[in-house]
Amino acid sequence: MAGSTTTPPPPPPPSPLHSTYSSPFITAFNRLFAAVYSAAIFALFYHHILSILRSSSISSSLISLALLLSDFILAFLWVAGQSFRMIPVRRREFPQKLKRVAEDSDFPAVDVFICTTDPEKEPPMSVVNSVLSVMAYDYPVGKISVYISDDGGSALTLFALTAAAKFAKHWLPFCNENEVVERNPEAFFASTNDEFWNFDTEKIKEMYEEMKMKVEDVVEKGEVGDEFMDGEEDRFTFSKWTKSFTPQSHPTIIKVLLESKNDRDMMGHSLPNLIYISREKSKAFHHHFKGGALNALLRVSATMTNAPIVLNLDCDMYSNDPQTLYRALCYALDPKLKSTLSYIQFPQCFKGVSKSDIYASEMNRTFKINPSGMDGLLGPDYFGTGTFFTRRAFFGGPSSLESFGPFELSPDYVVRKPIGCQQTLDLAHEVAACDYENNTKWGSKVGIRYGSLVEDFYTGYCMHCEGWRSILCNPNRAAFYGDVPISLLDALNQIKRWAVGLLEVTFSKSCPITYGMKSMGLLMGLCYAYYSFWPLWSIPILVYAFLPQSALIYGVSIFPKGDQLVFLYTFLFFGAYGQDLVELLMSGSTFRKWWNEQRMWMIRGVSCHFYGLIEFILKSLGISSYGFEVTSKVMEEERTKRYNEEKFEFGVWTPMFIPLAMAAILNFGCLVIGFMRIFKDGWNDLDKISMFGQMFIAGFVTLNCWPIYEAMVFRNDGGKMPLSITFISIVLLLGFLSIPFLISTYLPYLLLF
Ligand SMILES: O=c1ccn([C@@H]2O[C@H](COP(=O)(O)OP(=O)(O)O[C@H]3O[C@H](CO)[C@@H](O)[C@H](O)[C@H]3O)[C@@H](O)[C@H]2O)c(=O)[nH]1
Ligand SMILES: [Mn+2]
Repeated sequence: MAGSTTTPPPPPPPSPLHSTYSSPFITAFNRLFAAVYSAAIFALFYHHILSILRSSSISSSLISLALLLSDFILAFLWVAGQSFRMIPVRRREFPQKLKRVAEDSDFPAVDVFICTTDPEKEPPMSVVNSVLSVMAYDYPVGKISVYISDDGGSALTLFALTAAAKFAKHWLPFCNENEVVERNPEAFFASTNDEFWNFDTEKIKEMYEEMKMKVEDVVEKGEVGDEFMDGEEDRFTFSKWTKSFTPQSHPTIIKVLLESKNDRDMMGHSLPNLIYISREKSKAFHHHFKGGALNALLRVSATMTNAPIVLNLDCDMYSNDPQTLYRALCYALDPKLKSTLSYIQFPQCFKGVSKSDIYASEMNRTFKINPSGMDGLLGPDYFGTGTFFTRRAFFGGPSSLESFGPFELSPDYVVRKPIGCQQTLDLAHEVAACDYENNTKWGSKVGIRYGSLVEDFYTGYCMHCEGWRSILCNPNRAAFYGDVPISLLDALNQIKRWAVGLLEVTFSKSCPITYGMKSMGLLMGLCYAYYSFWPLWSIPILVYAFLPQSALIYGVSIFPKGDQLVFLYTFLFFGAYGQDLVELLMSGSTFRKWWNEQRMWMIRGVSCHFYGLIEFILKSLGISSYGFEVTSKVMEEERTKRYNEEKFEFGVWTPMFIPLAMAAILNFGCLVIGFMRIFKDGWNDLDKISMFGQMFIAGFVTLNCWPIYEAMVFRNDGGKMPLSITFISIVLLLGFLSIPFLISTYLPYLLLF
């Protein structure tokens, strides 16, 4: 066989576990549009400057300056927002291929961190459901450990988890045998059609209901009564809740509820580890809210399992897809990504959003569209939940491991002792102590970073600056579902907290437009700047909600003069709005959702972004302080009903509603006065074009404010606007409107003296 010198074909390359796609058409269009729009912005500033130079009085130059400042902020945010549009990418991953290239034994262990704080705002049953849903992941069981951090130090939460541990012994084998996809029991029983139910399903449902009743009973009573304790061990555990025990001051409690090595389910299979942790709290030490909780979890889990992959979830986020771990591994195990991959972020998706999302809580732009833009650069920001980290990323940049603390906490340490043994527990207690972090790098160079109320945003940002990359994984079937705030005040408070946190990043020494751009490049720096400057939206929104209207009432035209300006303003307004609308529609949103979202931007501008800005300034001046106000996840019946009917919930007293009500009344009033003027004396000597512009803005705002008028005048349910808010707003508005009058009347007299 002399001719058989042909070499055998090379083995096929290992099939890629994921692919990336970027539409050349969209990218090209975005860039072209950005160029044209930028030219329009320049033209506008040219006119602004001309009109400042030409202004004849102090008041008219002040007005021109206010408009210039507002448009400058809008332009800056617009420019920053373009960075998301330069190279948006979409990814797909192929988990079925993973099992071809790797064996069960090759898969890394995963530590799941779930944070909860307040059994009143975060019902323990909902925590239980989240916990069960991740315990039931499709994954080699012994490799999953679920750690729950309870910052509320609540016996109720621990009790609920004790019950969950027992129920898991039935639930996990049930899911496996019946190939259940919905592994959150509550969601499963709510969504499964009874006709497919078999005897097993009936039985497990009964068990679930029984557990739920017991837990809710205990939660309602507010304490774990003796009748609910299962023997001496429980009695010993719950005896730690002594009289002096409060959420703000108590010793560490660590309870291993399930240990993979020892515990078995009903079928004799092993179970994931399940560990409850309430770190030590003392009024003498700052606990750094969720960031502090996560860092304590990082250390405690290091002493027990130290898995190389860490999944971080908020307590309301449950797993909606048992394959998610495999999806994440398609990236985490990719040898090309491995050395610089810090985290894989899944979008936040929500259950129970009203039909057209009145409070714009879905935030498709924040959780899907923009992150896919960042993914074409260095990767999405960290959303605080639904995130798979490589543990190594918490300990310094990809090529510079930070030195810190004992070797047992380092990402390379391999745990050999059982998690329940005394030695391990002693160490775990030590690292969960409230003073453990003193004089260490925790919170500054290591772990979740402190110093911002949006610890997630800030930590992801620091990681990117250190040279890490992240990945957005956005599968068709949502990987996780969470709750949205169902009252306007909750929605605003959440954004107010973010506003304060974002400003803390902006005005720190690691500001995205200086330090950030230097470390990550122009586009990534701009992406982060876009968010960190978010609260500044309030300035142009306040100016445009009050200035043109008040001026119109006084018969003053404010916009720069010139016929071309009509085209310019029209293009700038409809161009930005149009692009926003098209992008949202392409992401699967609807026109109504878009309308509601742009309305919420205006509402936030005059309420939570504005108050966030003020709170931040007060805090910086040392006048006040603020904390992490947890968003309520309770679905109160009346409110849920109104939310689902898409009626705004104004029925509480909060100062945040005052500027909102003032703007609503002013714009309506301005519209009425404007029309009266036209009918009485035509456009008269006023500058027609500017007046038309001012009327247009007032009309647009009025249209947006419809739910506010309804809540002030027509509604009678619990969500109507408190009369006192309407009253105060009218008084303040009259005061505000009389300022120019008072000045022009009395200033000459004052000057005489
Ligand atoms: O002192 C605290 C305060 C909060 N949490 C937990 O943090 C999570 C997020 O709190 P939530 O009130 O739900 O805040 P949201 O505004 O809904 O959360 C978004 O914004 C936060 C930053 O402000 C991020 O931490 C979250 O991951 C992100 O989903 C919850 O699980 C809480 O239990 C703690 O563990 N300790
Ligand atoms: Mn939340």
